[in-house]
Amino acid sequence: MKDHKEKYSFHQFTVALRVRPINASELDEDASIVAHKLGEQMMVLMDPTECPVDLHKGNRSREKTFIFDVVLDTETSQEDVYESTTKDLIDGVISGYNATVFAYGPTGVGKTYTMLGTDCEPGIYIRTLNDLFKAIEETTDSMDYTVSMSYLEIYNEIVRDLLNPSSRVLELREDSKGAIQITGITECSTSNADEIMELLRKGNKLRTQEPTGANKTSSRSHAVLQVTVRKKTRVNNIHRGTFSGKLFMIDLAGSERASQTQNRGKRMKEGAHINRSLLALGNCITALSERGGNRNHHVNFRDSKLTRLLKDSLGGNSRTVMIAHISPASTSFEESRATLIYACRAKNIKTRVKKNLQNVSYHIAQYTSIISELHEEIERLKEIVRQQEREQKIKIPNILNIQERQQETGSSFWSEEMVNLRDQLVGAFKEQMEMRRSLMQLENTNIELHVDTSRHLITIADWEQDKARQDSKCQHESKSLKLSGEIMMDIGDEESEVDSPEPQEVIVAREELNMLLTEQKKTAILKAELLKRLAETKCKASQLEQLLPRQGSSEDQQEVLKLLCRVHELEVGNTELQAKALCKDNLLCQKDFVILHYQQRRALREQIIQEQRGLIEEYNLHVPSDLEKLYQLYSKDLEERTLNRLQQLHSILPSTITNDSWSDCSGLISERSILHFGMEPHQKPSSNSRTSVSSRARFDLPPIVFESDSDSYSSTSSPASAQSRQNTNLSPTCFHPLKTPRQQNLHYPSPKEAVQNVLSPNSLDSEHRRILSFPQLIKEAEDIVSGTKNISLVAARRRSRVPVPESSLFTANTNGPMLHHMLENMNTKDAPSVSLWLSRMKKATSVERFSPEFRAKADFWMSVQPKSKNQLVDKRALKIKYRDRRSRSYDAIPAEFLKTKAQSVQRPNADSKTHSKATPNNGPSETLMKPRFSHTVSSIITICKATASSETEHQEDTLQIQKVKVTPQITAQWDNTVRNKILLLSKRV
Ligand SMILES: Nc1ncnc2c1ncn2[C@@H]1O[C@H](COP(=O)(O)OP(=O)(O)OP(=O)(O)O)[C@@H](O)[C@H]1O
Repeated sequence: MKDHKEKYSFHQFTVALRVRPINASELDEDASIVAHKLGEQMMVLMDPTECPVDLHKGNRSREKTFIFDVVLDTETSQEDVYESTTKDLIDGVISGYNATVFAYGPTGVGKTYTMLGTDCEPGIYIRTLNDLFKAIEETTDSMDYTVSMSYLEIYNEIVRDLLNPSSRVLELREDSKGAIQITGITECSTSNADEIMELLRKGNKLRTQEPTGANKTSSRSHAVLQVTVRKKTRVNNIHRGTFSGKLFMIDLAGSERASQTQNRGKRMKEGAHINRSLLALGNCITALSERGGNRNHHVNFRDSKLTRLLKDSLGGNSRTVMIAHISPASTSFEESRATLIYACRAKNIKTRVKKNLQNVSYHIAQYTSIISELHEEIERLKEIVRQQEREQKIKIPNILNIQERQQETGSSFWSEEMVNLRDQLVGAFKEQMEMRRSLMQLENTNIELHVDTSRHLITIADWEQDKARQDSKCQHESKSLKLSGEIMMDIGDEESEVDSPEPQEVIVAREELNMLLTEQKKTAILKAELLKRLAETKCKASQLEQLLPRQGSSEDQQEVLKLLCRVHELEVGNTELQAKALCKDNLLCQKDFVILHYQQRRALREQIIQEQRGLIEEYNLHVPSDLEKLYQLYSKDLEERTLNRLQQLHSILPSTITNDSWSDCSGLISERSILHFGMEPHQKPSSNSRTSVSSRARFDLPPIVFESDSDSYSSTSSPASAQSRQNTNLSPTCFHPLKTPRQQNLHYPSPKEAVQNVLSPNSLDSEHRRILSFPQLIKEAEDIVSGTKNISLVAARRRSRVPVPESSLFTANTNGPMLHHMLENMNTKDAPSVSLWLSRMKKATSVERFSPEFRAKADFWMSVQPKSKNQLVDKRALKIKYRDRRSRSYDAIPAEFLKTKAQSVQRPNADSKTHSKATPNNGPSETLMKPRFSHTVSSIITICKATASSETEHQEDTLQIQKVKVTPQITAQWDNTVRNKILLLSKRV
């Protein structure tokens, strides 16, 4: 939580108001001034229709006072406007924060004047850029800066590149972190303010501006100038990071009334688009101002390109300044009033800003992959050239002679036919590259859509899980009440059936999911088309390549053309590399998302533990000693910040990841993104909505596993079973960063295996050591791993606390009279319970330790298995116990495991059979769940027996089996007593 606070800081949306001087046309209309500035922050807007002496109307006065962060009136200079609104943002942008300043208001009120200004009175754009470069120059000794800019306009809902008018229509895409990206936009890198000004002037000439009835120089589009500043420290070390801050400066088109502008045809259509997008902006401002601190409150940014583009500026990671503009004229009262109301609402918006830092390790991983692939390619090409040379030497001793001969015959070096062929070839390659780039973008979009989909699916799945848990809890409670005879009239049934309404967050997730799925279908169609075209072009290119050597009139000509092909092949290869890097980028982002999710969950768990601890301390509740020990270990672990160190370790790992690991992972992602969401009809989508994220998380995240149950209670198991455990459970199936799971022939580890892996100090295999490459890191990882193992050991003991005394009972006195006494007193009704209990006993110790007499008795009881109603009692007790165990706070077992556990619990007969027939030494074929099941059964039996005879309720941890004298009478009483006791126990625990 602390990290979270340090990472983000909340920032209030700053709202400034500028009032332009009344203009000639307004004066011509006999307009009066209705907007008056009062003090530094107050603006009074008087209703022009209001008569000062009309008292009745006065009661309904629309005169209103508005307060803003700063109010700039007609006297305020351009310099003052800049200084009071934008200047402060510059330092933040240089330090890696995003910032936005935008001009808002109706048409002709001075938005372009504020942002762009005139040659004599430059506006915010130019002043900001000047100051930005000045600030950069001051720190260039210690820092490396790169400044780039892009300039676009949104005209009639179409995004156009103002720096490259010939480019196609630009698309807005959301990246995996939810930030908006403009695909294909020209980003010009500049080193000084003059260059950037030149670009700006060039862009402004292309901006759509037309005279209207309201403004001679009306902007018909929203213009967005984006300046990105990347800063790197000059010190070279692993912690070196790149800060990138983005500054958006936006001049919006103004809202307009058709009557005021007298627009017709094209102008009217433009006006409609402008109004629609501004309406969407107004809606977003309203929704954002209403949501306050609740970040789950839905805000629809998708209504227009403008709001999508402004998503981060309005409610995300940006310091934002809105400069609202109004005219002071009475003729513009309605527009001014509406603008002031929206501007006032915007004051309630809070953005959450954080520094944009990209760690150097991330870049290293990117570049190493590119460089190593390029090296390979160069080596391959060199080999081809060498081979060609060898062939040439054999065939033609002297190329020069041929050339001379050619010149003698008067044939030109490049015949027309050859030039044609070469052009066709180059064209085919260019086409191929273009298609690959488009495919790459599509793939990127696909991944983004996939990530978004996963995010929404998780939201829905979380809610459904919670709901299911609540429902089953209600059902269990009502069943338990019925069982214990404490049925209260008509209670519960109705309550449990009451459906809780879906929260807004889930409704939004469902809506967005539908949209995303439609988009995925679209991209799938596009991708299929593109792939088909690409295959055709590839085929064409290879045919041309085949043709070339035969067409060539001389060997050197052929060679040159072959090299030309190779150069283009390299370019194609390069594009592929870019695509892979892009996939890698997305994979990391996705991984971050999974980690974030886990961190949130961890924070929640820690909060629960702390609060429960608080309750224990407050009410001085009794805590069993082993639970107390566990808590102490947990606190120690917290103090040592083990998890944080693991996270640090994790953050270093990407820097050492080489390219190989990603080339196939990218395929994995794209393939999955296709498979999971119905892009390939022959592949069925995952039934579990969370599969994609969770399964990836299973091999991406450091594996975490607990110990084998059998280990925790059986120290004398056979070598065969030990071998089996080693084979099945103890061998680490860690994620191999250099290979994909498929290459490694790995199966996705089950949660149990996953947990086991990390807890084993052996889990750091040689590959990990090589990757960690720093000795202290290996040491640290081992320390952490063994430290965590201690917790698991205690946890395992905690789980098997009942069998331990049983086992020691045998060890201490194998042929003790107590055991014989117990066996003597058993009734056939007890057979199932006793046989289970005995099989459990046998597992807890070596059979050889039993006396032959005891073994004979035990075998007899094991063979007696009538299906008595006591089995049902056990079954019920099991279910309750199972639920009871789950409800404990130390239940850190993953959901899938619990599911398996629940399934095994639902098959008590099958399991009990297995146990009754099982060899004393827990055989290697026995599943991992069975010992746990038998353990649960025996624990339940022991507790049942003990509670039936014990007077005190708080002694279940120290129960002595000697106290139990099982008689038919007691057995008969079990049905009622056991149920009641278990209920009491489950409530207390
Ligand atoms: N503060 C000011 N001082 C002097 N002149 C101003 C001021 N504000 C605006 N003007 C003048 O008003 C006219 C309209 O301004 P401008 O084009 O900037 O409006 P706009 O809000 O951008 O309009 P649109 O939304 O139609 O593009 C221009 O001629 C501009 O020079």
